[in-house]
Amino acid sequence: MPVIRTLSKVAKQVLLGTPGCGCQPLTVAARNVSFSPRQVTSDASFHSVSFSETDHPKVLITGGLGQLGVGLAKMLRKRFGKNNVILSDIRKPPSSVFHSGPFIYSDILDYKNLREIVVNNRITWLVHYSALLSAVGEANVALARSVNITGLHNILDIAAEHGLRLFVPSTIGAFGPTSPRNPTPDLCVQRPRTIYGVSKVHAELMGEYYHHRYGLDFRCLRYPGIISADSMPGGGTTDYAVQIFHDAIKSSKFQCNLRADTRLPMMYIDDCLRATLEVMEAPVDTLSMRTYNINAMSFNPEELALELQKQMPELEVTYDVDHVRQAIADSWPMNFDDSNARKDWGWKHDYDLPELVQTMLDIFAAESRMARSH
Ligand SMILES: NC(=O)C1=CN([C@@H]2O[C@H](COP(=O)(O)OP(=O)(O)OC[C@H]3O[C@@H](n4cnc5c(N)ncnc54)[C@H](O)[C@@H]3O)[C@@H](O)[C@H]2O)C=CC1
Ligand SMILES: CC(=O)[C@H](N)C(=O)O
Repeated sequence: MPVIRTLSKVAKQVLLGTPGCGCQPLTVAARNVSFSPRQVTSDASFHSVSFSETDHPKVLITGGLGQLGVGLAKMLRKRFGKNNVILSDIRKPPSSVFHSGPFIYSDILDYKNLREIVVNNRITWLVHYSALLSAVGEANVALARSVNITGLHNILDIAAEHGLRLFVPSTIGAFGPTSPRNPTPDLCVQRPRTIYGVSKVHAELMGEYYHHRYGLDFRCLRYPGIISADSMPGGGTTDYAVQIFHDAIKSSKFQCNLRADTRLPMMYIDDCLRATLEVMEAPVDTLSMRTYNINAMSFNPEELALELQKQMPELEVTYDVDHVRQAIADSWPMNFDDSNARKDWGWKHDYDLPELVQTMLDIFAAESRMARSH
């Protein structure tokens, strides 16, 4: 149901006395009144599960089979217990993932199915990872619009109706050519030129609106490009920084699709996932905002190649620029100002460029030793 139409109905459906969000004390008068953003049955409050009723949060991760979801599930399962974290996606999970903990099919465009999963599993935290990334989004704007915008509306409504704590990642891609690029602060002009960026600005604003309007416990981090060894990126502009490791190990040759001097903010996956857990666990009074930049390092392809060549002098890097990706990268931040995250909830990264490269190479070396021993 379109959100605007729903909201006008909602304005008439004030459910006095039903807490808007079971997770947090409400801080402004408007939030003491709960609105249901969709038309819901009169017993809908029955489904609201207060976080304090459970020992651990019960977490659902959407789009969980992408670059980030499996690692997040592993980390959250260690902390909250295997059965308290459900991975979901529309793709078929590899058997290692299927056997490592609960997995469920969920298409975020299917509102009823999502609601059923949340209710039947008494979900209290929702981590919304489903999305089409920047380069893939430009290749399929209609699908990106549907998944990244319509899908988000479903997620917001379900999270608000069921009193969930909701995490939605945003990205350096939520900024554009008219934003300050070096560094980019939390609050500045945001006029991205990709459907991905537009959908992420929309997500930031809608999440913050639902927070102020309905008391939704919305939390959002703008991730830099994420680098991981055991999961492949899903069609972004920063993918080169993962691909270079695979190609370096396989053939000692790498053809980069961005110019050598294209500087972008980047982060190792362990820092990204830890930041996600930290902001989800942050006491509400430490959050002066609901959307934060986080950062770790900033480099260009030439600098990454030089760091790799310290350990692999035989690595040859050539450049064959993809004009779509280059135009996107040229409109994105070069450096990210994450001082608010550091000040408010103590964000601190562990990995700079040398540690990142060493860690990635160590993981690949361990994998190849294991493969040889089998
Ligand atoms: N990987 C990165 O460098 C960054 C990622 N992010 C954000 O983090 C989140 C996760 O990113 P990745 O794991 O890298 O993305 P990915 O592209 O690797 O995975 C996205 C997943 O969403 C799933 N999906 C697509 N349509 C769906 C639908 N209708 N219903 C349910 N699932 C659907 C896909 O099957 C895929 O497994 C995304 O929202 C992305 O925007 C933000 C900044 C950087
Ligand atoms: C930075 C991102 O959001 C993503 N990796 C992309 O390049 O699209």
